[in-house]
Amino acid sequence: MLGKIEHLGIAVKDLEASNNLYEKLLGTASYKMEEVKTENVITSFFKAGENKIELLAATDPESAIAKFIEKRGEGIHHVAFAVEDIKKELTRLENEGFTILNKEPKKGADNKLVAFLHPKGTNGVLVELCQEINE
Ligand SMILES: CC[C@H](C(=O)O)C(=O)SCCNC(=O)CCNC(=O)[C@H](O)C(C)(C)COP(=O)(O)OP(=O)(O)OC[C@H]1O[C@@H](n2cnc3c(N)ncnc32)[C@H](O)[C@@H]1OP(=O)(O)O
Ligand SMILES: [Co+2]
Repeated sequence: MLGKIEHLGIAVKDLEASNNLYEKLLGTASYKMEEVKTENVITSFFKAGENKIELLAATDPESAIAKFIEKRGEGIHHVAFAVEDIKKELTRLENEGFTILNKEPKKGADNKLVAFLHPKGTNGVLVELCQEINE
């Protein structure tokens, strides 16, 4: 089953400007910025109480974030859920009829293994699954 909301992904055009904006909004600075080359994104993470906000900026026009912003503008891009066993969850979700975008979990930001479900099968919400990578 899916656990807590691990983070809310927000697509932004200008990461520096959005870092400043979210620092003002949340009252705390980004605790980590990390490039994920496989996704052509740079991420910036903020803590908001128990929750995490992930700002994402594209590093390439082919990035999912660039395409999203081009089509829909800046805004909430995805909701990420924590899972204990991502492979087991992907099998469960596939059996439930959800469309898995990457059947093989991939390395995401913030020390996670991640996978995505197609938003067409989740009422228009891009869902990400995140499993903590234990060293
Ligand atoms: C992994 C690093 C980091 C982390 O947390 O660790 C990240 O979170 S990286 C986040 C960026 N990476 C991804 O989003 C990977 C998964 N995304 C995809 O594979 C694509 O973006 C996909 C398939 C969701 C959309 O692909 P594309 O934009 O090429 O297709 P369309 O534009 O034709 O979209 C199809 C359909 O889906 C709607 N759509 C697209 N993006 C979203 C979204 N974020 N939320 C909701 N809906 C979305 C789009 O509007 C189209 O619908 P339609 O009604 O046909 O307009
Ligand atoms: Co994410």
